[in-house]
Amino acid sequence: MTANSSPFLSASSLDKTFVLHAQGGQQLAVMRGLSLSLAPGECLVLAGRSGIGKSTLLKMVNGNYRVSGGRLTLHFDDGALELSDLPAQAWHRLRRDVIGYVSQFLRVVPRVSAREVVMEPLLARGCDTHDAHQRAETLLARLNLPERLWALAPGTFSGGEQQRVNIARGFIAEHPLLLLDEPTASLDSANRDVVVELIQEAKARGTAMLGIFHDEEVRTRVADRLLPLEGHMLGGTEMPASSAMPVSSESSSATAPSHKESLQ
Ligand SMILES: Nc1ncnc2c1ncn2[C@@H]1O[C@H](COP(=O)(O)OP(=O)(O)OP(=O)(O)O)[C@@H](O)[C@H]1O
Repeated sequence: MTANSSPFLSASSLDKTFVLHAQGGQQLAVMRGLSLSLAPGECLVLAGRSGIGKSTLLKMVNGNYRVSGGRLTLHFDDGALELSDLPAQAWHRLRRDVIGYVSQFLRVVPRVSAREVVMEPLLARGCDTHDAHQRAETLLARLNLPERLWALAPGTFSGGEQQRVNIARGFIAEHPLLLLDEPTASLDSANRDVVVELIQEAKARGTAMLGIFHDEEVRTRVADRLLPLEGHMLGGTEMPASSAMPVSSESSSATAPSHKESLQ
């Protein structure tokens, strides 16, 4: 962890309000005045009750949701990139080269094999096919996905098998920023250990990570700091992982909107 190094990602006074166009334009304010700073090689874990806005924050950083107010900035050696102003066409390159996202669920494409799903982020960057093939197989083997499944489309895989394909796909391209949305949710303890190792290796090569982990043991092993979203919305500050509040006892107060919108 590089607590004193300059941030790779920062947010200041971030707001998010959803406008539910299909429900008479009702507004749902989710986030107010959130600030954070994430350094290279650091894993910042989002904490807070269900529905507080953890996934929403990851989706704003990934460009799936628009920022309603405040600043969300990536810092490079040669300057800063303001994500809230980014034109749609810039996101494609950013996701290819800078931001990796490991969601809980795999988006399955019919007839595309598990191996190809994992290779795709490397091929999109123009990486040699043989090299991408080998790296995909190495990761799938590490994540204990049986070899007989590698050439099959993951649509029929179990939840844990699909999640491991998703994790391999998320880690293969070694993006400098990784967003992890409950990557261990459907895994057994042996595979959770592999994911913890992958996260620790990514940290060691300088990857900045923003994650959601409901599994307390995993969270303790990977988090450098916790960011409790409630505190931030009240103007609180980030906490070191050692003084973390457990979030496993979250109350479920989320009310899922009946019509979610694509780019909100
Ligand atoms: N596309 C959307 N349109 C409208 N409201 C949304 C949308 N996405 C999320 N929300 C709302 O924003 C709030 C925060 O949701 P989010 O999924 O970020 O919570 P969370 O903290 O990740 O919850 P959990 O721990 O249960 O996954 C919820 O009230 C949810 O209904």
